[in-house]
Amino acid sequence: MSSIDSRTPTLDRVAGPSDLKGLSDAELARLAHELRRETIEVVSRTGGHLGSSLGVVELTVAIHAVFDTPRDKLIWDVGHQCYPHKILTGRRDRMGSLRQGGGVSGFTKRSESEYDPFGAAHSSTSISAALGFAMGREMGMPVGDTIAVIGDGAITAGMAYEAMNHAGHLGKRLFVILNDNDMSIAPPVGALSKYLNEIAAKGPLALFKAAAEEFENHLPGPMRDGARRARALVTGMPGGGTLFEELGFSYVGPIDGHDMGQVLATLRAARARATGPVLIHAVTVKGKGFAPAENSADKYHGVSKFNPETGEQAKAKSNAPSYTTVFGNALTEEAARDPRILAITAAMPSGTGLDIMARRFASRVFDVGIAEQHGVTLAAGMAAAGLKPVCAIYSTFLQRGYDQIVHDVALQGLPVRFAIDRAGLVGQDGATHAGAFDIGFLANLPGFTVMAAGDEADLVHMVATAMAHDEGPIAFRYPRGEGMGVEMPLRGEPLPIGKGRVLRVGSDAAILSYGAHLAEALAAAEMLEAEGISVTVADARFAKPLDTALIDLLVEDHPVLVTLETGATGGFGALVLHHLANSGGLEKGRAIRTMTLPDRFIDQGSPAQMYDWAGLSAKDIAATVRRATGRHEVARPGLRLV
Ligand SMILES: Cc1ncc(C[n+]2csc(CCOP(=O)(O)OP(=O)(O)O)c2C)c(N)n1
Ligand SMILES: CC(=O)[C@@H](O)[C@H](O)COP(=O)(O)O
Ligand SMILES: [Mg+2]
Repeated sequence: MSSIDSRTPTLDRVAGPSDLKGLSDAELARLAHELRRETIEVVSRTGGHLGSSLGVVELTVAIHAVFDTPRDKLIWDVGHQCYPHKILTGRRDRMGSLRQGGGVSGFTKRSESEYDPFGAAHSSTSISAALGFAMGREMGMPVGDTIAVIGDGAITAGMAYEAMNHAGHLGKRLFVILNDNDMSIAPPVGALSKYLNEIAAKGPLALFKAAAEEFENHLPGPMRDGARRARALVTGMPGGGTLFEELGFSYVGPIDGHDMGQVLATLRAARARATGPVLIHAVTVKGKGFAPAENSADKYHGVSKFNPETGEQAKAKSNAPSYTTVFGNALTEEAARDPRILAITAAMPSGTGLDIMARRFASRVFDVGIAEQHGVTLAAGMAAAGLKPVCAIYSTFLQRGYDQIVHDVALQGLPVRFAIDRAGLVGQDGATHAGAFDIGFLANLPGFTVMAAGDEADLVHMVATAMAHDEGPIAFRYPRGEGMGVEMPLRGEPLPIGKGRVLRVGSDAAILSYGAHLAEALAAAEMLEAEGISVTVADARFAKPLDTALIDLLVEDHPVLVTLETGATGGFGALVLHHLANSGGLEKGRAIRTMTLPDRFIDQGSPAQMYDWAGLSAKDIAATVRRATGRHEVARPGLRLV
């Protein structure tokens, strides 16, 4: 685009961060304005995490202008706010493919750019990673400064404090920018959030442990006064200072994260003077500069495509309720019947559907912040006290709480209920958010009952099953997105533990499906039927305890058995094989195949695309059955039989 008629003349002059070095402060402010506009335009066409990106536009420009990336390592926590950073770091032309198959990732990603020194998407890792880079620098590696940008939501996680505890102790030069927009995905909760609000309300206050270095003399006017006030305050205050000071950081702030002058001056001063770890507290607005975002309750955290003038988002046509909504409603019904039922979310009330229960039983739903580990052990404590806690956590984030699941729940045989949303491939968030591992990591735990919903009606029954099950921990998984449109039960009925169901009967092969790919199994059976291959389709419902009687029957009655799951190897299929190996079932001369996610991470795309790449679409299932039966490829005009 020519810079004469362009709406983004300053941005057009920037091919990479080095071009920012030649811009005046006024030009940098103009650049931020254009970058914001460009971010809105891009996301209006692709959808994505808009609000967080708009909140860090000035910070992004200032960091790249003041620091020397990529030698200096800039690490975005979660990485969902990195779109302006991607635009400035050589990916502008490809932003139209953001979060699409084969396109630019919605998060920072090492393989994508040297300006993404550390990949992210799960929160609260940035300070640890930045400290690791700082240690690399100390050991002579080609690393300059390290800068972690972490949100007020992400800094609620224990990992952030583990990292600050260590960094404060080591005292190495390291920059942490706390991007405090007083929002997580939902409004933030907890004592820490209140504490940050209190500091922010105090106005400019630069409190530098490195005051001896005359740090404040290098700060912008209001900050300098604040620093002096702060020092005067501290001398009369035993121990004095912010929580961050107590952890060994120099604290600067709060600064206005949208005032380019203030941000630039603060970063320049910090870069010039800091000797140890520094935390810069920037107060920002999520969705800044786009009225529909600023005015909406969720600040446009994650949006579909939208009209850039009005902010109106495209609505996908829906044929059935989402699994999340079905879960939220079913749990609320159960909660109405049993006052001992409590629910826990780790900062995802709407994503998990617990907002539905919270509307009716606010005092029985707990948002613990981004603290999956605490959430799991909290539930264990509640269960030990005789309550019925439900941990509603996405499959991918439950990985954070694994030792807690093993040590605090399974080992102690406590009846915690795990509602595992986003099972399987999730689409545009890509590999970081895939729910790939939960079947394997839960079903190998003694005493756990592990279920997967074949459709949304089954999910209602699984909620009832879990609530009725007091004998030990129990989990049920279900995917992102809408259900199959099946008839819904009026009320959930507890299922017989460890029993599957048969949905259609054939004779040439059996597909034993675990979870919501049941529809694909049925579609594959239809395709095969049309070719004269008659297929039984069964829904295992349980990975643990396995329905061994059903498995034995399927093996007895069919020359071919194919297991199917939307999880990694080492899950349901492995458990079926384990059973058959030990019961002699493998010696019956049957062809047995396991269909799982492949042993590689699958990048973002539509869920259908991703399952296609994973080899788990209906046509892949049909092909697997066909090959196992020895009927090979179906003849089509122009295609040789193979
Ligand atoms: C371990 C983990 N749990 C949950 C999430 C989901 N999640 C993504 S962003 C986010 C909120 C982050 O808030 P904040 O750090 O304040 O950033 P903001 O969106 O406000 O810019 C949450 C809960 C996650 N990415 N990782
Ligand atoms: C960045 C992040 O982790 C969340 O915002 C996530 O993208 C939400 O995913 P869902 O849209 O599936 O709730
Ligand atoms: Mg925030």
